[in-house]
Amino acid sequence: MKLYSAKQIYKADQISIKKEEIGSNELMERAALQLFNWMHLRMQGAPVKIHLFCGIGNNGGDGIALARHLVDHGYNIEVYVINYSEKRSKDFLINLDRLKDRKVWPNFMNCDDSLPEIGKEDIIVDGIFGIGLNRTPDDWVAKVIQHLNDSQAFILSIDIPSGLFTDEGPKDVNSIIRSNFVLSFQTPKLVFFLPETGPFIEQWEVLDIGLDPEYLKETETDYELIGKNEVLTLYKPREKYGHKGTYGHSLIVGGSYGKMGSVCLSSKAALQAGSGLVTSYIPKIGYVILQASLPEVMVLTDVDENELSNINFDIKPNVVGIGVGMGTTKTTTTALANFLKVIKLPLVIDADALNILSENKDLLKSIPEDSVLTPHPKELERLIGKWKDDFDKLNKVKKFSKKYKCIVVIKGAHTIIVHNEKGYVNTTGNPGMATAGSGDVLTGVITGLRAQGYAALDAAIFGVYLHGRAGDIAVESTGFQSLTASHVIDNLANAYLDMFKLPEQPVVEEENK
Ligand SMILES: NC(=O)C1=CN([C@@H]2O[C@H](COP(=O)(O)OP(=O)(O)OC[C@H]3O[C@@H](n4cnc5c(N)ncnc54)[C@H](OP(=O)(O)O)[C@@H]3O)[C@@H](O)[C@H]2O)[C@@H](O)CC1
Ligand SMILES: [K+]
Repeated sequence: MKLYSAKQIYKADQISIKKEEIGSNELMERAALQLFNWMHLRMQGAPVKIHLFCGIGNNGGDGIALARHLVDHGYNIEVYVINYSEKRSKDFLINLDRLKDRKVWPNFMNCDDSLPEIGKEDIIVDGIFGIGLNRTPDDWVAKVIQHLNDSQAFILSIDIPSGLFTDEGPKDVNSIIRSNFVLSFQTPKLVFFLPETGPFIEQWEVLDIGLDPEYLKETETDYELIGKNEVLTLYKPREKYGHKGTYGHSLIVGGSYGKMGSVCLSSKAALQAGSGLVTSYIPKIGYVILQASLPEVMVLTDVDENELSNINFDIKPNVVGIGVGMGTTKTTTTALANFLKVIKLPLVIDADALNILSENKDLLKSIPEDSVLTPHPKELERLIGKWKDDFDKLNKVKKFSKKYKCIVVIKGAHTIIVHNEKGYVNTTGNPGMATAGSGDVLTGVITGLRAQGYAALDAAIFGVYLHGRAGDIAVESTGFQSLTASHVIDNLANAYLDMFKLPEQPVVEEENK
């Protein structure tokens, strides 16, 4: 699913109005009706108090139009207009008049007005600012927003939580609504998924207001949301006459004294992801551990007992996953540097290999083209330096990806895969996966997919999705706290199977004949 920018949404809005030969207020009416239907379906006329807080632009106009539908259906409403500017939009005014026709008089709130009382059991509709926010709200508006946040009432935001910018980072977190539910028009917004702004949104849903499908289809976006539909197009079915050689050979390089488990996890994950063959390359100390734990995996050992000192092999893998558990000693740093000088194969680079690269930035230029790097936030910071906000981070990673011709997987609650100018936002995974070895499993999955012939970007996108989905299936039986990396591996099979499951259909009772 594409994530459109505010500029693109406004353009879609203009094109739709022109093509359909409708007025902008008709589009607002569509939006308001969608909002109303959503609420009405769930509330079924319940007498609970609904406070609608509206700005003076089109987001406020949506709120005012929604208020009219609510009052027409007998809901118990109170409307407030936050007068933060003199420039009321045309459609806001049209809808204000329509509301007044019903004898509903909003409370116009200015900077000195006292704040209304809101009960815990009430509902707040947040229509103060939409995607038109272009500067930090004034202090008194921030105070109103804080008052709503503090009320403990359920907050339903129209389009986007008020105070959140659509395409840039927040400047003042005190002026942002904490939404329980956002009804977002036509597209979710990128900020719903970023670490700094995501916490302002508990749940979201898209309302289709019928913006021009042709424009939406043709328009390229900087970000895409990755769900089942997107990965199904990447999936490579197995051929009947394929053999284990058809599905590639993964080499997992890593490990050091006391950290062999990470290599076991990565190697097993590569197998479970479908790699035809898997070999682990480890210091001698891990030989028995690997052989005893993973009978399907072949093992090659370094000349050194406890650490990698010379990464040298005479097999022909298709891809190398490198870095897990390997430490950052001087000997291993030299081994990695020498390896990068000669290796031409695509790499999946993780953990200590990333830390070594961060400490020795001149090695970055030796990374083979189309390699996949999988840093967690701290590793990323070591690689690209500190960032001002999430948007600054994304721009820095885009530059990095272009410069070193690689794919960067920014791990997080919503992992984002960056390739050149574009980002792919994952939707699977859960907080239980913030656990030891989870990253090692991801490295193995991406390596295993790469071995099977998935292009680097596809392997990264599909791998991140599968890994998260496996975690989501696992957590249903383990709970967040007890989820381990091994559970994720054990559920990779279920994650594959789940891709082809149809969504559950509601049970329809047969009518009595
Ligand atoms: N496009 C679509 O598909 C459809 C969109 N619809 C709805 O329209 C919404 C966008 O509406 P919008 O453009 O009128 O902007 P909105 O967010 O209401 O802000 C109002 C104005 O406030 C101003 N302003 C900004 N920051 C400020 C600040 N800190 N403090 C004070 N003032 C500030 C700024 O004007 P300025 O003062 O800069 O001239 C801005 O224009 C969208 O979210 C959706 O709900 C639907 O109706 C149907 C179809
Ligand atoms: K809003």
